[in-house]
Formats: sequence, structure tokens, C-alpha cells
Amino acid sequence: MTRAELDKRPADVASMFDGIADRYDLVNDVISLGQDRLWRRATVQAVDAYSGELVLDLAAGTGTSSESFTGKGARVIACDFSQGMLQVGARRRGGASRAGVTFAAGDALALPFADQTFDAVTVSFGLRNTNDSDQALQELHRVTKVGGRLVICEFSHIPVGALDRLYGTYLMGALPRVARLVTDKTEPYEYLSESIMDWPDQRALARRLIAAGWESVAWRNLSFGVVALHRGYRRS
Ligand SMILES: C[S@@+](CC[C@H](N)C(=O)[O-])C[C@H]1O[C@@H](n2cnc3c(N)ncnc32)[C@H](O)[C@@H]1O
Repeated sequence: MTRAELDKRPADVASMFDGIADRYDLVNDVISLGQDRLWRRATVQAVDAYSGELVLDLAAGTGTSSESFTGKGARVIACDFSQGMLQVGARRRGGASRAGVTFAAGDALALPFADQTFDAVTVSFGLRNTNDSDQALQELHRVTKVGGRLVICEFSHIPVGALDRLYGTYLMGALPRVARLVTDKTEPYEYLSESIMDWPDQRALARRLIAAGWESVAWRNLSFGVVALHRGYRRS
């Protein structure tokens, strides 16, 4: 089974997600102890997409989160570079373009969309997997309309040192074993743990958003900081 390393070579990342696409959503529910549903609901509320808007759900995978952005009538482009994840998503929904969600192949580092296409752009658990997250944040800024918004939902760090260390023990020790309860492909979940530990904390990620051109940047913690929702706006 292919797993990516922390250098996040695009071919390794895409092939790793191709390989786990079928059981991806089930494993998420199990390893997050069901918390992923809360995190997704909070993301939908933060994006707050409404009728007439066009939303980019980048690194959308199987599109688990994409459909929920259409609740008030917005249309969503669910973009990812893993053909495996896109195919599972399209198969589950009965087609590549259904009920306001259109799946599209594309690389976060060179998005196949014109400047200022989207009213809102969002990434759930995808930015960490890109090979150059600063470039991805700049690309997201480029394709967002002036006045548009960005919401990033990503694993983060618990601000209390002792708790964060305990969480690190769960990530590095227990998480791959919990994943083994529902999948025989455990290497990708070792990568998951390592990539979370290696990811910048809330403040450092906020600085990266600002460096990529996003303004009025703020964040809020979910599940004590296990996940953080970052928000920014394109002002010019
Ligand atoms: C952990 S999954 C998240 C999927 C979905 N957003 C969710 O919340 O379940 C990460 C996704 O990021 C995608 N990804 C990683 N790097 C990418 C890139 N450079 N361009 C597009 N997608 C990328 C992977 O293919 C994978 O589907």
C-alpha cells in the first residue's frame, strides 16, 4: 500500500488517496470517534453559502462535505486531484454532476479556474496534504471574487501543552490501531498522524493566510483545538 511521506510528493499523495477511497468516510467516522460530523457542520455554518453563490470545495475527496454547502441553494465545485476519490464520490451520487455538486479534477497548486470565479472557497482536511500549502492559499485567493471568503477546516494543536502531548500519544500510538478495526490499509493513517503533528499551529497558519493575501483572518477551535476553522476574506 502506498503512503505519502512528509515531503508530500503529489503522485504519492494522490495514489494513497486512490487506494483508500472506498472506505475513506467510514474510517474517518471511526478514528474521529464521530467528531468529524460536528466539524463538518461547523464548516458549513462558517461558509454560510446561499442561493446564487458558487463555492469551491477544494481537495473535496469523495465530496462528503460538498453537498452540505448546497443547503441554501448554492452550487458547489468539488475539486480534487485523486481520480479514485472523485470516482467514489461520483458513483455514490449517481453522476459527476448532481444536486448542485459538480466533481472536477484539479491540482490545488494550479487550479483550473479563472481569476475571481468563486464567492466562497473552502478546504476540509486537504490543505495539510498539499505539497506547497502557501501556493495553494495563493491559488485559492486568485480564484475568489473580491469580497469573497475562505474557510479552512484542518487538524490543529490543543493550546494546553500537557493535553496536546496526550493527544500526540493518541495520534502516534492508538490512531493507526483504531483504523485497523475497519481497514487493512493502516500506512495512510500513520501518515495522517505524522502530518498532523508536523502541521503549524493556529497562529502560524493564520500568518500563512495573511502572507497569501487573505485579510481579516481569524480562527476558532473545535474539540479543544484538535481541529481549527480559519477564516479570511479577499478585500482587493
Ligand atoms: C483527507 S482528504 C479530505 C477530503 C474531504 N475534503 C473531506 O473532508 O473528507 C484530503 C484530500 O486532499 C486531496 N489533495 C491533496 N493534495 C491535493 C492537491 N494538490 N490538489 C487537489 N487535491 C489534493 C487528496 O486527493 C484527498 O482527497
